[in-house]
Amino acid sequence: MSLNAALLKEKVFIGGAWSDADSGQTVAVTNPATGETIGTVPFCGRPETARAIAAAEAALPAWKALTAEARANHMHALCDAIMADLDDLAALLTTEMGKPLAEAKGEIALGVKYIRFFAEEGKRVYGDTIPSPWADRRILVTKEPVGVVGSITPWNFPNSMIARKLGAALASGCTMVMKPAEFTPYSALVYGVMAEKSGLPKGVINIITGDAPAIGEEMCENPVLRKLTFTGSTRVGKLLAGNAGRNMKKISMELGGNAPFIVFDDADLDKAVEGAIASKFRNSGQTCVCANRLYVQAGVYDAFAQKLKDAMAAQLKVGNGLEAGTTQGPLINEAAVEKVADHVQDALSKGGELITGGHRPNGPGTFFEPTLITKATSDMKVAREETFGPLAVLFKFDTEEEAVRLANDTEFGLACYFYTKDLGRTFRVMEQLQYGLVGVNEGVITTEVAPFGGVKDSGMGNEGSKYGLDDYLNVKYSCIGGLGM
Ligand SMILES: NC(=O)C1=CN([C@@H]2O[C@H](COP(=O)(O)OP(=O)(O)OC[C@H]3O[C@@H](n4cnc5c(N)ncnc54)[C@H](OP(=O)(O)O)[C@@H]3O)[C@@H](O)[C@H]2O)C=CC1
Ligand SMILES: O=C(O)CCCC(=O)O
Repeated sequence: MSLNAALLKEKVFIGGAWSDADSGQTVAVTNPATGETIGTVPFCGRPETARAIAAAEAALPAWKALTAEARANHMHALCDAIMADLDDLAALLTTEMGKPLAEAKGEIALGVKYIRFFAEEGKRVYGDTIPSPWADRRILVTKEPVGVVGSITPWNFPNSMIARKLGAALASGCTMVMKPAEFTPYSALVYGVMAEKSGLPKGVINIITGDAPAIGEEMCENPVLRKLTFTGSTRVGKLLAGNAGRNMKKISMELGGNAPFIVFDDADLDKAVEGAIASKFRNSGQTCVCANRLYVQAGVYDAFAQKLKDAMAAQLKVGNGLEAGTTQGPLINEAAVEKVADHVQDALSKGGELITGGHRPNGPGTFFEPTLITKATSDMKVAREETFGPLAVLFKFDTEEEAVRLANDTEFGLACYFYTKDLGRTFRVMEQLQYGLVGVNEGVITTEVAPFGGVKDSGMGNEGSKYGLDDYLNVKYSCIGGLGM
């Protein structure tokens, strides 16, 4: 499948113009399914980032002065432009990231839903009047855009991770500088193409690629930038939060997870297997909400393992994401394959039993077989670290209390899942799990209308939903006196 050349932008987008890095340096982008180079993008640093921030600052007054409805109209036009090129955009996303074409289309459509949701939600940024303790004064609370926003996003959802930040920022009246991941820059740069096509004012969106630490430093230290929103690893999130915090920026951090997936004896096993397949294996296990530790109660352990094995054999097909029927594309790079292989070897060396998979297939591309291991124990690496790959490990437990304790025994707190038909247990367990997102009898719960965010080392802040606007708004209190009363 050939790519639409008009969408493959090999330049950065600053103030509505396309440019190279000052140094002329570039970095190559690779197709993980074939190992072939797709193209290059500029390797920019602090000066280009500073110019992008200045462009966003220049665009800010006019953008925030628009009515919410006028901003919404621009945002819907941006979405219309994206949807008009959906097939080509999905092919580009699959080519640089690897996920199956159907998932790529689904991701882009979800990104559009985020932007459209926020476009409308921006019309509902209500203020407040507070009963005044002074007879001659009135108290008004209004909300204002924080200003120029910087976003740093990962490769696993190269479109929708941007969309849910961009939607909230634009709807709030902020302008933005975005830095996508090195592995998937093209799905971000197309936002520049779509901004041009849809007539978005210049400078409202700016996109920069290159030296991540340098770009991050400029975003954290440039006084014009007032908010940093990041999705990615906890290690980098902590680094950026520290630097941004020292410079008193608002921050949102959506970081790693280590999601437990609990199956109780009274669960609908077929539904639990369906949820496990979706939660564990979509995007080849590379979502921050993917099930990482599957805890299965002793009474249904063997039956669940057998059903999951059968479902994996029947439903999962490894291949190039552009080929029809593929459900499991390549992992993002060699390091990702090595991490899964390491978790598999570690589990097997500590008594795990390999039920299916476990290997890297021969041939080009960074693929790994969907893998199932039983007899997992808490001393295995997979119990503590997010595998971020297609490895399902089954731990056995006996009591509800034990399941909750094991599930909470991690520094992470993003997503968790459990399956039960017991209403009392539903509420007991839901309330005890220390996570930001809970799936009860459901393995996929992401939607633009609900808040998305973690606790503990999984970060802070919420994206999506009405709560997603809060991080992009400052609350202003005005006390109005001199009323002659
Ligand atoms: N919450 C989530 O959705 C995600 C979680 N992860 C977790 O993180 C692990 C590692 O993935 P990885 O992609 O390396 O995640 P990173 O946190 O390294 O990358 C995420 C983004 O941060 C950028 N970045 C990296 N270092 C810095 C820095 N010093 N300053 C500013 N920006 C920086 C990256 O840029 P560049 O690509 O140019 O290096 C990328 O845009 C995964 O295996 C997974 O466990 C990863 C991705 C998403
Ligand atoms: O990993 C994320 O942050 C996005 C998850 C999207 C999904 O649930 O598919």
